[in-house]
Amino acid sequence: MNSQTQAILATDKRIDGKAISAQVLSEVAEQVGQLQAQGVHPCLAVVLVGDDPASQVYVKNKLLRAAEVGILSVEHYLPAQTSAETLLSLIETLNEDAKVHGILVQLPLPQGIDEIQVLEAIKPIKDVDGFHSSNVGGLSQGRSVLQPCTPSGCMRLLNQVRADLSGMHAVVVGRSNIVGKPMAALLLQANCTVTLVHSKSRDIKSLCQMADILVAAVGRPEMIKQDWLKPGAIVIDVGINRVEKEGRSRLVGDVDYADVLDKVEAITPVPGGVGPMTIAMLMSNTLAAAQKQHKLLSISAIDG
Ligand SMILES: Nc1nc2c(c(=O)[nH]1)N[C@@H](CN(C=O)c1ccc(C(=O)N[C@@H](CCC(=O)O)C(=O)O)cc1)CN2
Repeated sequence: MNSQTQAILATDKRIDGKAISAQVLSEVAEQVGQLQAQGVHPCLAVVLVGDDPASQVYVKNKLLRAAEVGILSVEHYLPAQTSAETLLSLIETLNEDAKVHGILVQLPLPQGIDEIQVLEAIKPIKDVDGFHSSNVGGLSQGRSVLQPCTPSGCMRLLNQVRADLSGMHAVVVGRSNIVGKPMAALLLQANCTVTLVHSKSRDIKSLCQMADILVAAVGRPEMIKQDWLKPGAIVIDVGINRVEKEGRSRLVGDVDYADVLDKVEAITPVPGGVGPMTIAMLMSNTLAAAQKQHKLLSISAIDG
């Protein structure tokens, strides 16, 4: 196979998260315009505690995307020494501010602040990350709630490859609250047979070999190799790992992209796969939150 053919094949198999996220953002921008015409200006509050450099980049990108689609934003930067009480009191103020439709607290929080307590303080209707237990529970019951952005972005990417995932065996590697567990719930809702694999699972490689769909979210650079996969598997790589290679720092996923490419039907690259979808789905959730809050206000106005 010459390098040109290889490049064409690679393009065919690559699930282009950048392009698909641009599509999502353009749909969001159009609907934001419709809401603005009704006098509603969707607004996202972003809270960043501490000075983690990666979090600063993610927050900056979230604010940029919001501006691009016409979503207003308010930023709250708090020092790493901020007490839980101060953070909770800020969330309470944002909960009560009718002009704010979505609240996002960037994770991870500095050590010493109880993440769950903070996430539970956000009003579920403004919880655009979908991390509140009421939204988590609703998701597992198949109710229409705000869903975590990375897993819902992965579903959008999967649906780009197959509109109907019914009956497919999906293996999710990693059981975090923000990716693995909600991902499993969404795949189940799409009628997949779901296996959730974690650090205590036995013979992880054999479990992965059964996957029609493999979602890797473990944070282990290039752990998944060609011999872990069934031929024709669809691979979604959530891992974002910075590694030193040949004297240069670069990002790689949990899947060894070059190694598995020949064997898969489709695969997300890192970077440019799941990452951009996370931010696009955040914009989509902020729009949905604003639409719902506007609808509830209109109903309560009618009811007097
Ligand atoms: N409150 C939240 N905190 C965190 C979330 C989240 O969804 N909500 N997810 C991650 C970080 N994250 C968004 O916050 C995020 C991570 C990565 C990307 C991204 O676009 N990655 C690029 C590569 C970026 C790079 O060069 O470093 C890619 O994969 O192409 C977007 C958002 C944890 N915290």
